[in-house]
Amino acid sequence: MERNTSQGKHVGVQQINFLIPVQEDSERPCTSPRFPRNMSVAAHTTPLLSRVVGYSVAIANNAGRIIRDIMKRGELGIVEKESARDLQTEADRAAQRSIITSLQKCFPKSTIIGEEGEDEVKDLSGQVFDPSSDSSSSISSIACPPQLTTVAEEELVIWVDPLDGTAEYTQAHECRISGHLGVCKTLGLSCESLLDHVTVLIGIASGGKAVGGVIHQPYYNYQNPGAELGRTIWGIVGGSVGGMPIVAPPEGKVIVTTTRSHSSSTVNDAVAAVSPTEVLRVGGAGHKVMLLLEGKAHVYVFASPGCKKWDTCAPQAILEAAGGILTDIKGDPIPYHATVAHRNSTGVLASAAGQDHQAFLAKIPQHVKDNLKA
Ligand SMILES: Nc1ncnc2c1ncn2[C@@H]1O[C@H](COP(=O)(O)O)[C@@H](OP(=O)(O)O)[C@H]1O
Ligand SMILES: [Mg+2]
Ligand SMILES: [Mg+2]
Ligand SMILES: [Mg+2]
Repeated sequence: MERNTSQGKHVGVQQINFLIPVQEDSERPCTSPRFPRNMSVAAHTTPLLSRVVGYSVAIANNAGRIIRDIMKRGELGIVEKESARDLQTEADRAAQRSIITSLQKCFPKSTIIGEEGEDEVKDLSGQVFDPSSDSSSSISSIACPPQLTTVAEEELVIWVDPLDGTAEYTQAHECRISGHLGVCKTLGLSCESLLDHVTVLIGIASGGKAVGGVIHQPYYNYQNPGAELGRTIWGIVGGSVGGMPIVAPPEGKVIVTTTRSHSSSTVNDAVAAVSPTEVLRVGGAGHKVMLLLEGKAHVYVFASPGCKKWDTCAPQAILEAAGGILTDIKGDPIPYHATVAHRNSTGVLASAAGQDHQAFLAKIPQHVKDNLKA
């Protein structure tokens, strides 16, 4: 379950020991003398958390390229994990390899926990991505509040979901290989609109709290042929948010977003209880929180033990940085310590900035809350 390097450690979901040699500082791409080349000359004077978020932007962008390349090649290498509703593809594996090895080189004293199994991360040759080669972020613009400026590298727990929305990723692929052009006959959607549900999530926790995060959406802009694909949203709680405009959802409506591929009667009871005017059933925890950020939904309701810490850490940090709230379905905070259970067994409830989170919580039926045990 747990892999220790000489300083940091990486925890995965499978119990396989494996070691990555920790490189000397001079060999680490993010601390080499030429770094930061494009990001910001202020990197070494800016707070560690801003640097972790900034490098995570570049590392997530690179993971997005890996995800698109694998879909383009068309060999998804799908395996079932705990059930037929819990899949892993070569894109999940390759993106995780790249993200974890790159983060580990930059921040070897932090704990890094990835969704996918460590046996899939054995071959590390050529996996390290140098974040200084990505000129899209400026670390100096990532504001960190005073209380987080002294956080040390060894205190950080980094939760990595290399591909959130795997169900939608695999369904989009099936739709493509069945030769459905435009709207897929089986799904009633275009393959590309399903790929829009896919995100890469890198969440940073300190003291058991989600404090920073990055959500990269690799297929954003798919409607505009020729335009550059992808966008990356980042945030630090109490600091700043960037990568997309934050928009308030419309007044006089209650637009609820929830799962499209992991429903249950409890999930549906909770959605109905908040009296939605509209329900958006979409894939991915990252994508659903983006709907809250861009004013397309008021609340994300998921009364199920299906989500894990890597699904919620990054979205929670960005949402809270933007003024929203994410808790479990009972209103309790979700803890993100290195030793915490990975499963969010008491569900997820997230509301956009300016919404009455307590009022939504009060509407969740008691039998739904009782069904979800810690
Ligand atoms: N019943 C379940 N079993 C397994 N994973 C679940 C699940 N319910 C939710 N999840 C996970 O939670 C994330 C969001 O789910 P959803 O899209 O249904 O809202 C997905 O992450 P991954 O795609 O990274 O695995 C999904 O796998
Ligand atoms: Mg998964
Ligand atoms: Mg996920
Ligand atoms: Mg995933």
